[in-house]
Amino acid sequence: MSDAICVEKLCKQYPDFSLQDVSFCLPKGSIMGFIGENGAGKTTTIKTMLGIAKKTGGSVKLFGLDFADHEKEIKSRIGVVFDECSFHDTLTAADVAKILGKIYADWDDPLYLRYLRQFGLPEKKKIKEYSRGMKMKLSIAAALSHHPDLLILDEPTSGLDPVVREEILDIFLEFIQDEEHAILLSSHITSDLDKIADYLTFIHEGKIVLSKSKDELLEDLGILKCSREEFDALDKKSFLTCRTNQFGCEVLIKDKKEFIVRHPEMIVDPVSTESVMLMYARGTAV
Ligand SMILES: Nc1ncnc2c1ncn2[C@@H]1O[C@H](COP(=O)(O)OP(=O)(O)OP(=O)(O)O)[C@@H](O)[C@H]1O
Repeated sequence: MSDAICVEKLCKQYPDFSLQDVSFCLPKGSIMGFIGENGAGKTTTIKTMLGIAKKTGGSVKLFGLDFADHEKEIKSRIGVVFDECSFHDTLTAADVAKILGKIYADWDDPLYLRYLRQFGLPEKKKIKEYSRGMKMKLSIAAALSHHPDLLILDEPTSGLDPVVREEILDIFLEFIQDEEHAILLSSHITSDLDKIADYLTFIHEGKIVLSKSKDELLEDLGILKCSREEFDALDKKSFLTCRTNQFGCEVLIKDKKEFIVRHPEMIVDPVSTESVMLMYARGTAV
Protein backbone atom coordinates (compact mmCIF):
# COMPACT_ATOMS: atom_id res chain seq x y z
CA MET A 1 0.00 0.00 0.00
CA SER A 2 1.60 3.32 -1.02
CA ASP A 3 1.45 6.52 1.02
CA ALA A 4 -0.86 9.44 0.31
CA ILE A 5 1.24 11.62 2.63
CA CYS A 6 4.82 11.28 3.73
CA VAL A 7 6.20 14.10 5.85
CA GLU A 8 9.83 13.91 6.92
CA LYS A 9 11.57 16.09 9.47
CA LEU A 10 9.35 19.08 8.70
CA CYS A 11 10.46 22.21 10.56
CA LYS A 12 8.96 25.68 10.92
CA GLN A 13 10.27 28.44 13.11
CA TYR A 14 8.06 31.20 14.51
CA PRO A 15 9.41 33.69 17.06
CA ASP A 16 7.78 31.88 19.99
CA PHE A 17 7.12 28.42 18.58
CA SER A 18 8.93 25.81 16.56
CA LEU A 19 7.76 22.78 14.69
CA GLN A 20 10.54 20.28 15.21
CA ASP A 21 11.32 17.41 12.84
CA VAL A 22 7.70 16.46 12.28
CA SER A 23 7.52 13.09 10.49
CA PHE A 24 4.58 10.80 9.70
CA CYS A 25 3.16 8.83 6.78
CA LEU A 26 -0.46 8.15 5.88
CA PRO A 27 -1.20 5.10 3.70
CA LYS A 28 -3.84 5.35 0.99
CA GLY A 29 -7.24 4.01 1.95
CA SER A 30 -7.00 5.29 5.50
CA ILE A 31 -7.86 8.14 7.85
CA MET A 32 -5.35 9.68 10.22
CA GLY A 33 -6.46 11.66 13.25
CA PHE A 34 -4.02 14.47 14.08
CA ILE A 35 -4.38 15.28 17.75
CA GLY A 36 -2.88 17.77 20.15
CA GLU A 37 -3.85 20.41 22.66
CA ASN A 38 -4.47 24.07 21.66
CA GLY A 39 -1.23 25.52 20.34
CA ALA A 40 0.46 22.11 19.89
CA GLY A 41 1.18 22.85 16.22
CA LYS A 42 -1.55 21.10 14.22
CA THR A 43 -2.50 24.05 12.00
CA THR A 44 1.16 25.05 11.62
CA THR A 45 1.97 21.51 10.43
CA ILE A 46 -0.86 21.56 7.89
CA LYS A 47 -0.04 25.06 6.63
CA THR A 48 3.66 24.24 6.35
CA MET A 49 2.90 20.97 4.52
CA LEU A 50 0.83 22.93 1.99
CA GLY A 51 3.35 25.73 1.50
CA ILE A 52 0.99 28.31 3.08
CA ALA A 53 3.66 28.83 5.74
CA LYS A 54 7.25 28.56 4.53
CA LYS A 55 9.06 25.55 5.96
CA THR A 56 12.50 25.96 7.49
CA GLY A 57 13.44 22.33 6.82
CA GLY A 58 12.26 18.87 5.87
CA SER A 59 10.30 17.39 2.99
CA VAL A 60 6.65 16.74 2.13
CA LYS A 61 5.58 14.13 -0.39
CA LEU A 62 1.95 13.71 -1.43
CA PHE A 63 1.09 10.73 -3.67
CA GLY A 64 4.85 10.06 -3.84
CA LEU A 65 5.49 13.50 -5.41
CA ASP A 66 7.60 16.17 -3.79
CA PHE A 67 5.21 19.01 -2.86
CA ALA A 68 7.62 21.80 -3.77
CA ASP A 69 8.29 20.37 -7.27
CA HIS A 70 4.69 19.34 -8.12
CA GLU A 71 2.63 21.92 -6.25
CA LYS A 72 0.11 22.58 -9.04
CA GLU A 73 -0.63 18.92 -9.77
CA ILE A 74 -0.83 18.06 -6.08
CA LYS A 75 -3.19 20.95 -5.31
CA SER A 76 -5.57 19.76 -8.03
CA ARG A 77 -5.74 16.38 -6.26
CA ILE A 78 -6.41 17.55 -2.71
CA GLY A 79 -9.36 19.08 -0.86
CA VAL A 80 -8.46 21.29 2.09
CA VAL A 81 -10.70 22.61 4.85
CA PHE A 82 -9.57 24.95 7.62
CA ASP A 83 -11.61 25.69 10.71
CA GLU A 84 -12.50 29.14 9.34
CA CYS A 85 -14.57 29.32 6.15
CA SER A 86 -12.22 30.47 3.40
CA PHE A 87 -14.88 31.93 1.08
CA HIS A 88 -15.71 35.63 1.12
CA ASP A 89 -18.89 36.16 3.09
CA THR A 90 -20.64 38.23 0.39
CA LEU A 91 -20.60 35.19 -1.93
CA THR A 92 -23.37 32.59 -2.19
CA ALA A 93 -22.90 28.82 -2.50
CA ALA A 94 -23.76 29.19 -6.19
CA ASP A 95 -20.96 31.78 -6.61
CA VAL A 96 -18.52 29.36 -4.94
CA ALA A 97 -19.37 26.74 -7.59
CA LYS A 98 -18.75 29.25 -10.40
CA ILE A 99 -15.33 30.17 -8.98
CA LEU A 100 -14.18 26.64 -8.16
CA GLY A 101 -15.52 25.33 -11.48
CA LYS A 102 -12.98 27.57 -13.20
CA ILE A 103 -10.12 26.50 -10.93
CA TYR A 104 -10.60 22.71 -10.88
CA ALA A 105 -10.69 20.69 -14.10
CA ASP A 106 -12.63 17.92 -12.31
CA TRP A 107 -15.18 20.19 -10.64
CA ASP A 108 -18.52 18.31 -10.48
CA ASP A 109 -21.57 20.62 -10.29
CA PRO A 110 -24.17 17.82 -9.81
CA LEU A 111 -22.11 16.36 -6.96
CA TYR A 112 -21.76 19.80 -5.32
CA LEU A 113 -25.53 20.38 -5.60
CA ARG A 114 -26.13 16.95 -4.06
CA TYR A 115 -23.97 17.90 -1.05
CA LEU A 116 -25.71 21.30 -0.73
CA ARG A 117 -29.05 19.53 -0.62
CA GLN A 118 -27.82 16.83 1.74
CA PHE A 119 -26.39 19.46 4.13
CA GLY A 120 -29.45 21.73 3.84
CA LEU A 121 -27.45 24.67 2.42
CA PRO A 122 -29.42 27.24 0.42
CA GLU A 123 -27.67 28.04 -2.87
CA LYS A 124 -28.70 31.69 -3.10
CA LYS A 125 -28.15 32.82 0.49
CA LYS A 126 -25.03 34.89 1.21
CA ILE A 127 -22.38 33.08 3.26
CA LYS A 128 -22.51 35.85 5.88
CA GLU A 129 -26.07 34.73 6.62
CA TYR A 130 -24.92 31.13 7.19
CA SER A 131 -24.38 29.78 10.71
CA ARG A 132 -20.90 28.56 11.69
CA GLY A 133 -21.97 24.95 11.13
CA MET A 134 -23.40 25.81 7.69
CA LYS A 135 -20.12 27.51 6.70
CA MET A 136 -18.18 24.42 7.74
CA LYS A 137 -20.53 22.16 5.77
CA LEU A 138 -20.12 24.42 2.72
CA SER A 139 -16.32 24.18 2.99
CA ILE A 140 -16.56 20.38 3.18
CA ALA A 141 -18.98 20.20 0.23
CA ALA A 142 -16.64 22.38 -1.84
CA ALA A 143 -13.57 20.35 -0.85
CA LEU A 144 -15.24 17.11 -1.94
CA SER A 145 -16.72 18.33 -5.22
CA HIS A 146 -13.64 18.26 -7.43
CA HIS A 147 -13.06 14.54 -6.78
CA PRO A 148 -9.89 14.91 -4.69
CA ASP A 149 -7.73 11.89 -3.82
CA LEU A 150 -6.81 13.32 -0.44
CA LEU A 151 -8.65 15.47 2.08
CA ILE A 152 -6.71 17.57 4.59
CA LEU A 153 -9.08 18.89 7.22
CA ASP A 154 -8.25 21.16 10.14
CA GLU A 155 -10.92 20.73 12.83
CA PRO A 156 -13.69 20.07 10.30
CA THR A 157 -16.32 18.99 12.81
CA SER A 158 -15.83 21.71 15.42
CA GLY A 159 -18.98 23.76 15.94
CA LEU A 160 -21.22 21.13 14.37
CA ASP A 161 -24.03 19.38 16.21
CA PRO A 162 -23.75 15.59 16.78
CA VAL A 163 -26.25 14.77 14.03
CA VAL A 164 -24.37 16.70 11.35
CA ARG A 165 -21.03 15.45 12.71
CA GLU A 166 -22.16 11.88 12.27
CA GLU A 167 -23.43 12.64 8.77
CA ILE A 168 -20.04 14.14 7.83
CA LEU A 169 -18.07 11.30 9.42
CA ASP A 170 -20.13 8.86 7.29
CA ILE A 171 -19.18 10.85 4.18
CA PHE A 172 -15.51 10.66 5.19
CA LEU A 173 -15.78 6.88 5.69
CA GLU A 174 -17.44 6.51 2.29
CA PHE A 175 -14.70 8.66 0.73
CA ILE A 176 -11.88 6.27 1.69
CA GLN A 177 -13.70 3.05 0.74
CA ASP A 178 -11.99 2.70 -2.65
CA GLU A 179 -8.60 2.25 -0.90
CA GLU A 180 -7.07 5.00 -3.08
CA HIS A 181 -8.31 8.01 -1.13
CA ALA A 182 -7.05 9.18 2.25
CA ILE A 183 -7.89 11.78 4.91
CA LEU A 184 -5.72 13.70 7.36
CA LEU A 185 -8.03 15.19 9.96
CA SER A 186 -6.99 17.34 12.88
CA SER A 187 -9.45 17.33 15.73
CA HIS A 188 -9.95 17.84 19.44
CA ILE A 189 -13.09 15.75 19.30
CA THR A 190 -11.54 12.44 20.21
CA SER A 191 -14.88 10.60 20.00
CA ASP A 192 -14.99 11.45 16.27
CA LEU A 193 -11.51 10.04 15.82
CA ASP A 194 -12.46 6.93 17.79
CA LYS A 195 -15.22 6.37 15.24
CA ILE A 196 -13.29 6.84 12.01
CA ALA A 197 -9.50 7.04 12.39
CA ASP A 198 -7.23 4.15 11.35
CA TYR A 199 -4.07 5.97 12.50
CA LEU A 200 -3.48 8.47 15.28
CA THR A 201 -0.68 11.01 15.34
CA PHE A 202 -0.19 13.02 18.53
CA ILE A 203 1.64 16.35 18.45
CA HIS A 204 2.79 18.12 21.58
CA GLU A 205 4.80 21.37 21.76
CA GLY A 206 5.67 21.15 18.06
CA LYS A 207 6.94 17.55 18.16
CA ILE A 208 5.31 14.29 17.14
CA VAL A 209 5.15 12.19 20.28
CA LEU A 210 3.28 9.16 18.83
CA SER A 211 2.15 8.05 15.38
CA LYS A 212 0.62 4.59 15.16
CA SER A 213 -2.37 2.62 14.00
CA LYS A 214 -5.27 3.23 16.41
CA ASP A 215 -5.68 -0.50 17.12
CA GLU A 216 -1.99 -0.90 17.96
CA LEU A 217 -2.03 2.19 20.13
CA LEU A 218 -5.05 1.05 22.14
CA GLU A 219 -3.60 -2.47 22.40
CA ASP A 220 -0.04 -1.48 23.39
CA LEU A 221 -0.34 1.57 25.63
CA GLY A 222 -1.54 1.56 29.22
CA ILE A 223 -1.85 3.87 32.22
CA LEU A 224 -0.20 2.86 35.47
CA LYS A 225 -1.38 4.47 38.71
CA CYS A 226 1.18 4.24 41.49
CA SER A 227 2.62 6.04 44.50
CA ARG A 228 5.59 8.39 44.23
CA GLU A 229 7.76 5.80 46.03
CA GLU A 230 6.73 3.04 43.62
CA PHE A 231 7.39 5.36 40.68
CA ASP A 232 10.89 6.21 41.94
CA ALA A 233 11.72 2.50 42.32
CA LEU A 234 10.62 1.52 38.79
CA ASP A 235 12.73 1.22 35.67
CA LYS A 236 11.54 4.10 33.46
CA LYS A 237 12.48 2.54 30.11
CA SER A 238 8.91 1.89 28.99
CA PHE A 239 7.47 5.15 30.36
CA LEU A 240 6.32 7.82 27.91
CA THR A 241 4.95 10.58 30.10
CA CYS A 242 3.85 11.07 33.69
CA ARG A 243 1.38 13.15 35.69
CA THR A 244 1.76 13.63 39.41
CA ASN A 245 -0.72 14.87 41.98
CA GLN A 246 -1.08 14.77 45.77
CA PHE A 247 -2.25 11.12 45.61
CA GLY A 248 0.59 9.78 43.46
CA CYS A 249 1.51 9.30 39.81
CA GLU A 250 -0.17 8.34 36.56
CA VAL A 251 2.25 7.02 33.99
CA LEU A 252 1.66 6.40 30.29
CA ILE A 253 3.33 3.10 29.43
CA LYS A 254 4.56 2.23 25.93
CA ASP A 255 4.04 -1.55 26.13
CA LYS A 256 1.60 -2.61 28.84
CA LYS A 257 1.97 -6.38 28.19
CA GLU A 258 5.75 -6.26 28.59
CA PHE A 259 5.38 -4.09 31.71
CA ILE A 260 2.85 -6.45 33.33
CA VAL A 261 5.18 -9.43 32.78
CA ARG A 262 7.90 -7.54 34.68
CA HIS A 263 5.49 -6.18 37.32
CA PRO A 264 2.56 -8.60 37.73
CA GLU A 265 1.70 -6.97 41.07
CA MET A 266 0.84 -3.63 39.45
CA ILE A 267 -2.40 -2.60 37.77
CA VAL A 268 -2.25 -1.01 34.32
CA ASP A 269 -5.46 0.46 32.92
CA PRO A 270 -6.31 0.56 29.21
CA VAL A 271 -5.99 3.91 27.39
CA SER A 272 -8.46 5.86 25.27
CA THR A 273 -7.58 8.40 22.58
CA GLU A 274 -8.62 11.14 25.00
CA SER A 275 -6.58 9.82 27.93
CA VAL A 276 -3.42 9.65 25.78
CA MET A 277 -3.97 13.25 24.66
CA LEU A 278 -4.47 14.38 28.25
CA MET A 279 -1.41 12.48 29.45
CA TYR A 280 0.75 14.35 26.94
CA ALA A 281 -0.95 17.72 27.32
CA ARG A 282 -0.88 17.74 31.14
CA GLY A 283 2.02 15.44 31.89
CA THR A 284 5.78 15.74 31.77
CA ALA A 285 8.17 13.60 29.74
CA VAL A 286 9.88 10.89 31.79
N1 LIG B 1 1.75 33.29 11.78
C1 LIG B 1 2.24 33.03 12.99
N2 LIG B 1 3.21 33.78 13.53
C2 LIG B 1 3.74 33.50 14.73
N3 LIG B 1 3.36 32.45 15.51
C3 LIG B 1 2.38 31.67 15.04
C4 LIG B 1 1.78 31.90 13.75
N4 LIG B 1 0.85 30.92 13.55
C5 LIG B 1 0.86 30.14 14.65
N5 LIG B 1 1.79 30.58 15.53
C6 LIG B 1 2.09 29.97 16.84
O1 LIG B 1 2.37 28.61 16.66
C7 LIG B 1 1.88 27.86 17.76
C8 LIG B 1 1.08 26.69 17.27
O2 LIG B 1 -0.14 27.17 16.71
P1 LIG B 1 -1.11 26.25 15.87
O3 LIG B 1 -2.19 27.12 15.35
O4 LIG B 1 -0.32 25.45 14.91
O5 LIG B 1 -1.67 25.27 17.00
P2 LIG B 1 -2.87 24.23 16.93
O6 LIG B 1 -2.34 22.93 17.45
O7 LIG B 1 -3.46 24.22 15.55
O8 LIG B 1 -3.86 24.85 17.98
P3 LIG B 1 -5.46 24.95 18.04
O9 LIG B 1 -5.93 23.62 18.47
O10 LIG B 1 -5.68 25.99 19.08
O11 LIG B 1 -5.96 25.35 16.67
C9 LIG B 1 1.12 28.82 18.66
O12 LIG B 1 1.95 29.14 19.75
C10 LIG B 1 0.89 30.02 17.78
O13 LIG B 1 0.92 31.21 18.52
